[in-house]
Amino acid sequence: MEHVSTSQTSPLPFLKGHGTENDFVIVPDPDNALELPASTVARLCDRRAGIGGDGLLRVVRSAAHPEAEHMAGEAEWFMDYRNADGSVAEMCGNGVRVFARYLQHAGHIDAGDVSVATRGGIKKAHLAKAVPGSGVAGDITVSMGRAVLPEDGVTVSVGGRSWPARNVNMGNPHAVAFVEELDHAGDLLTVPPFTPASVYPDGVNVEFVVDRGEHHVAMRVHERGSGETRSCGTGACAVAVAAARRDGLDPAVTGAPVTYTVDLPGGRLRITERPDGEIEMTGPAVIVAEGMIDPVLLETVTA
Ligand SMILES: N[C@@H](CCC[C@H](N)C(=O)O)C(=O)O
Repeated sequence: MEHVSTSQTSPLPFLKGHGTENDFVIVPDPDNALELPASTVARLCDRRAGIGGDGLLRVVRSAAHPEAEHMAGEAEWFMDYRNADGSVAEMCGNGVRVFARYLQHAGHIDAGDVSVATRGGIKKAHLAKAVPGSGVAGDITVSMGRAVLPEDGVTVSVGGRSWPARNVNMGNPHAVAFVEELDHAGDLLTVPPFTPASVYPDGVNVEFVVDRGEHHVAMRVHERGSGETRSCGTGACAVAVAAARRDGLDPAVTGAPVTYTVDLPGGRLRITERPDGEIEMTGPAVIVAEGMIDPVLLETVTA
């Protein structure tokens, strides 16, 4: 027998936003009052039966969330990020830009600097001012932290083809494969590429990359918990670092920052790695809609 329960009896406000078309359902929940089990998140992110999104950003005051209260002194707001299947991930780079844009949209902050608490630690974002009269919001730059590059050799396989890949951790796991053509990974990445479970016991985001010019690459991504998406911020950072190392560039050695332009199906990101290892990601973020969620969508169904 099915049991239906919900603590939410009235319509719940939400917004929809995207960063280079990596799109998110945004749920303001400043007091951490909502229960959002994985099945509910998956229903909200469903593109046919729900609102639709690659993931969900719950906006919670850090002080009100047990995973973030230790960051409350530095970052007022906690980004509770979930993938489209409801799973929790450590970090979402495009999510931080969209989260910062939401804070500005809601009047919590102005253009300038803001710190956002995430499961991957505090991320600092800078919201550039819009060019007067342009009607276009300024880009947002996020300090993404350092990449970790374990030395283990990884192979990525999809549709009968295999490629060697670089293992890069940006707070969350990535496998970066350089390919000859982006469509060699298939028309649509409908199933996760095969990767070694011994290296990625919790799953992995897989990037396929081609060169477009000097310090300029293009990529596709299959995201853990979301499928093929039109952009992935942490993925673009992983790709830029893997491309730099492949090109013999390491800012920690040369003492000079290096910037890669990364084209994704949903837009363009600029990724700079500094000599201290810090990686900065710059790109757009927009809020496109606001509305109310029917409480029926928030019901938890248990057998
Ligand atoms: N799209 C995100 C990454 C989201 C998390 C990822 N799917 C994971 O499970 O690690 C980004 O912009 O970084």
